[in-house]
Amino acid sequence: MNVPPRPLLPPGPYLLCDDTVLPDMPLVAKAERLLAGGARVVQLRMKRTPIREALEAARAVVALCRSAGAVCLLNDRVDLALLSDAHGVHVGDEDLPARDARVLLGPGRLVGVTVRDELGAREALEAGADYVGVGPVFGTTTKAVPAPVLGLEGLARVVRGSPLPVVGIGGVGLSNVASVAATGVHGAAVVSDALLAQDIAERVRLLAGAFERGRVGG
Ligand SMILES: Cc1ncc(COP(=O)(O)OP(=O)(O)O)c(N)n1
Ligand SMILES: Cc1nc(C(=O)O)sc1CCOP(=O)(O)O
Ligand SMILES: [Mg+2]
Repeated sequence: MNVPPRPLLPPGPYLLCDDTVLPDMPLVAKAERLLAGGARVVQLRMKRTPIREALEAARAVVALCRSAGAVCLLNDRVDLALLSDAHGVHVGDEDLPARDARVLLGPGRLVGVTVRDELGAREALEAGADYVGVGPVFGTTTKAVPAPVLGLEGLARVVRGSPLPVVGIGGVGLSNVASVAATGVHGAAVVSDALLAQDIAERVRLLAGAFERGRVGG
């Protein structure tokens, strides 16, 4: 039987459609704005949404992303990813282990894993991950992260030692995304800087331009 090829994770800004930041705006409205700005990767992060509403949101956001040609990943929830036909998941220490997420998702979907250093990135590869989320790059108020801030030097060190593409996360925004890109990361994950902008779509466009200018060799 032919297995459909696993989607590739597009490089550049990686936008989170999150229910903890700007909680009064529906997730679908956030996704529409992110996609209107040209987002190519959207992670749906639902920490407060009741499960049935979360499934409905996942189906709607995945459909929007697919129509726009964007990759959609579900934060934490392998079950929702499968039910909504998402492109994959992003899991961390409090979620299913990456190896088990891979078993459930099969070879045709993406698995991203949060790690804190190069050793974590090597373990993620062994577990079947496609990319690693590495942070916190800078201080963030979006989440209390149980790990020290890496800074650009720390991020660059992980990028050099990681066998998997690295997505930097934590405090990334328009003021620093070019310097994050210059470390050689594959992607830069952004939550509050995009969702709290006056014009979310325009912010996504600006983030993409700044990432491109900062890229190594770009
Ligand atoms: C791209 C990316 N990197 C890291 C994280 C953090 O995931 P996790 O550690 O599971 O924490 P929560 O997001 O679940 O609070 C991420 N979501 N995305
Ligand atoms: C969800 C998350 N995980 C992080 C990690 O370092 O693992 S930092 C973070 C929040 C990032 O939000 P913002 O872009 O608003 O700073
Ligand atoms: Mg998680």
